[in-house]
Amino acid sequence: MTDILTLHHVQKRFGSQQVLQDVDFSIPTGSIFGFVGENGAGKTTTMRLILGLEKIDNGQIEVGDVPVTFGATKTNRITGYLPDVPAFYSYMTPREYLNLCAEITGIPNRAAKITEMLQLVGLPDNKHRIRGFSRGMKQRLGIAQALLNDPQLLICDEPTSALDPAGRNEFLELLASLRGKVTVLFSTHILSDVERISDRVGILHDGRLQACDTLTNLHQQYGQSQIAISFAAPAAAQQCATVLRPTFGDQVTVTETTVTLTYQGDYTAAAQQVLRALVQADLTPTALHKVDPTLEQIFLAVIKK
Ligand SMILES: Nc1ncnc2c1ncn2[C@@H]1O[C@H](COP(=O)(O)OP(=O)(O)OP(=O)(O)O)[C@@H](O)[C@H]1O
Repeated sequence: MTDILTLHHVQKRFGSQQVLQDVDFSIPTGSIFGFVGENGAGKTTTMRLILGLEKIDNGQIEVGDVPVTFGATKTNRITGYLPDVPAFYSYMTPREYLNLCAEITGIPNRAAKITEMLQLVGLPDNKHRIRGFSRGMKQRLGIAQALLNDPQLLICDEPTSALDPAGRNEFLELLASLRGKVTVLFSTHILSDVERISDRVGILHDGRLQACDTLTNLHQQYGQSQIAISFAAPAAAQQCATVLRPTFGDQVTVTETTVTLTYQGDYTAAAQQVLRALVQADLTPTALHKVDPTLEQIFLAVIKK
């Protein structure tokens, strides 16, 4: 099996609101999939459909080649879920809490499995109660819980949004460490998190997955090629823009001391044109560099389409 999860033309409506028009994508086994979209785009709804927590109006979802059915938990045996706001019994220690979860779900060899999970997520195995945990620690406990049943697919709904930069960093490293062992689908608004760890990115907009590909392919398809030229003073930047505009027109913009040029085609050809123009105008930049498109630019380009 190459794809652990497939959505076939999924539609979902709440009352008169058609939230998902036609969502159609699959996730290769073992990869990390970043799921992005504006507020209300339908990311949580999609995840809840995958978990069988909402009824699909039309279309089909398969997890591990098994169709998901509303209310049934067959596919959830191979799926782990970290909701956006995980709830815990805060008076328990992490071991007590995981033990309770493992007991409810009938996990064999509980004690050893819990030790393994606590080590994996880097939580102390001591008498400290969950109530004293930071948000980052709680998210890691949530992952330990979601991984208890050795799922093949792990679904995380905005797992980093409440974390500070250090907590986010640790959490992303934890997710990245699962690559190849568990397929991860995570939603987020933090596009730099997606750029950091995702193998593939899906952009949900207007009820459809408008783009779904590797970051490299998305860069090629949607990314604008840019060159940034910096100067010591704003006047030199303005002068540079003036000499570049006859060739590059309104693709030249100036912010303070930096000129940004958007070009089509080959970087070398564009950079050589810029350098020749600078030499002719006797302008010396403090820096000139190729700007790689960010996922934010790609996201904006995709949702404007
Ligand atoms: N049970 C429900 N009943 C009615 N409307 C709902 C229900 N669940 C979600 N919606 C609506 O569906 C739309 C999509 O919501 P959803 O939570 O899936 O979006 P999202 O992409 O996860 O948003 P966010 O990034 O803000 O979490 C929203 O307009 C929401 O109000």
